[in-house]
Amino acid sequence: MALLSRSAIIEPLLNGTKKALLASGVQESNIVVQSVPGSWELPIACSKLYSASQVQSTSSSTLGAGDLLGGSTSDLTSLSTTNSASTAPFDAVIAIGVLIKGETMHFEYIAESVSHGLMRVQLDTGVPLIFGLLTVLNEDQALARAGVASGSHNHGEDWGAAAVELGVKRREWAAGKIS
Ligand SMILES: Nc1c(NC[C@H](O)[C@H](O)[C@H](O)CO)[nH]c(=O)[nH]c1=O
Ligand SMILES: CC(=O)[C@@H](O)COP(=O)(O)O
Repeated sequence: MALLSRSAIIEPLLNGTKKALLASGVQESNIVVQSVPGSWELPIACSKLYSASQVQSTSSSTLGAGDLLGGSTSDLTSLSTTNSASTAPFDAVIAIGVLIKGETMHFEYIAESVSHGLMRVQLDTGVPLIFGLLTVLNEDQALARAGVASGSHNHGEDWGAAAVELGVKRREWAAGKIS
């Protein structure tokens, strides 16, 4: 079991993800971060959290400044500049975790189940669910993907960008727009 310094990996990944979201014009107030005990809990957390955003949306009488993408469709330069948080359902969900192989089959079972679980949540809800789950053989591999190792790339930045791209595309597709 390798539960050592998961926060040393998750925190940089989360920061990289947020950096990309903000760089795309997403308002900070529309980025919701929730934590779970481990990667095993990611599918149910993503599922229930997305449901919560839908409940919040239908039970709210006032629409916020916009959703995750600030009310934009494809033009991210026209984002609202107000700081109030949206009550609209989430445009995208990003599941971030790291599984580090230990001595037993634990890693294989969790990696396989969580991957399938996240895909199921994505297709069942119809909301883009970005796969930010590192499945690595050792901590060094994780650090090299979290942008912590010298000269390495932070994969969180890719996940943030993917969330915005799919969030925008999903809206367009929902409106029958195929560009
Ligand atoms: N070994 C790793 C875990 N294990 C914990 C499980 O995800 C789960 O929280 C527990 O079994 C209770 O249901 N989680 C990780 O995220 N990464 C690991 O490497
Ligand atoms: C179920 C467990 O937490 C444990 O058996 C996992 O062990 P390992 O990570 O060494 O495979």
